Amino acid sequence: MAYDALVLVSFGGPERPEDVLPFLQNVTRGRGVPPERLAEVAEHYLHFGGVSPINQQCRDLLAAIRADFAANGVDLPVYWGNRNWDPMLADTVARMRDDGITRALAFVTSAYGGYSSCRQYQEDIASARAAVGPDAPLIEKLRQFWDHPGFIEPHADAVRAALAQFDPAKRDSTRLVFTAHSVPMSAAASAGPHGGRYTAQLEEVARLVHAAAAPDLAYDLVWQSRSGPPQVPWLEPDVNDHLATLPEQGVTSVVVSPIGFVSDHLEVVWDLDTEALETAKQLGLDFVRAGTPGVDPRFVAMVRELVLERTAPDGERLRRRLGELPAWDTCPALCCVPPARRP
Ligand SMILES: CC1=C(CCC(=O)O)c2cc3nc(cc4[nH]c(cc5[nH]c(cc1n2)c(C)c5CCC(=O)O)c(CCC(=O)O)c4C)C(CCC(=O)O)=C3C
Ligand SMILES: [Fe+2]
Repeated sequence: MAYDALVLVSFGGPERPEDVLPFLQNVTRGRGVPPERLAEVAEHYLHFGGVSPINQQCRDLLAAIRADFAANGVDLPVYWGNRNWDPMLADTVARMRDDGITRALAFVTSAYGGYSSCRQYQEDIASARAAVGPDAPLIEKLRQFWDHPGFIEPHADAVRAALAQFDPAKRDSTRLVFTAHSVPMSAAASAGPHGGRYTAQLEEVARLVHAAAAPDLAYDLVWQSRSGPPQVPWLEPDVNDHLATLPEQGVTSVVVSPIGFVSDHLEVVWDLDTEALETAKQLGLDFVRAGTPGVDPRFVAMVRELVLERTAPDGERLRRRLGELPAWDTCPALCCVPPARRP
């Protein structure tokens, strides 16, 4: 194999109350997020003792990938580095260099295209390598995996399991609500080489999960966790505003499925399990939040499959895709460039 390591690249999160503000400053540096919004989000983290669940979820995924690699004869060490908090990616890349790694693949914990989901992680990799210097290993990102069965199937099973919690008599008045992180409309417009790729991929995943899990139900795709200054337009409707429109349509019960995410991190356990649940209660809607892939064995195996489709002699044959949107290994140069930075 032409590669000598895999590195898991993720968002990062604080694990002590005193790290919450410095973490939020890392996330929002230069991005015009108002101080009121930061204070509000700090409260969400402090509600959980200042501990974001995301780092432990990465440790669990790391352990599962290592076990899966060992069981399937993939002889690659697996590293982990974050965009915003320890272990920071630049420190990890320095350690990889010290260990003699020269050419690694990167698995990023986001399935989609778009600036925050894809390009920014590639910029993180480039700046970590630049910080380490000329002997930093080469690092190539694995493809976006929104359409891989190892991502779609765990989401679909989670929706089925959530639906099973409702009274079957209410099936006809149950709505499936898929959510993903909102982004500025300008970022949505410039996602992918021709624009619109983040929303198009989410529409495709919503369609695939709906078809696999509950084709008899109506479904919607809405947005959550809006940030940024109020005058900047972001994707809408927000999940809470959307829930408020459902009772008048005769809906009694909702399954909320966060297809935008791979694990139950803070945007899920606060924005959905706390805020959206409260909204649903006030509206008198039955509410169950469907799970995320986490360390589902199919999701863990997907990481190995993404490595093998890229590296095996017959790799092309190994590509498993359920969608119809185009996929590629290496993004074109002007993919997901923020409008302000387009040449
Ligand atoms: C598309 C997208 C994903 C999905 C792709 C992926 O998974 O990467 C994602 C994931 C996440 N976002 C997260 C946390 C935060 N995101 C923020 C702010 C922002 N997110 C944005 C977009 C996204 N974010 C954007 C455009 C901003 C505005 C600032 C900027 O332009 O960058 C802020 C600042 C405060 C605020 O919310 O205003 C926080 C704290 C966590 C960690 C949760 C935990 O700790 O468990 C995760 C996984
Ligand atoms: Fe975010």
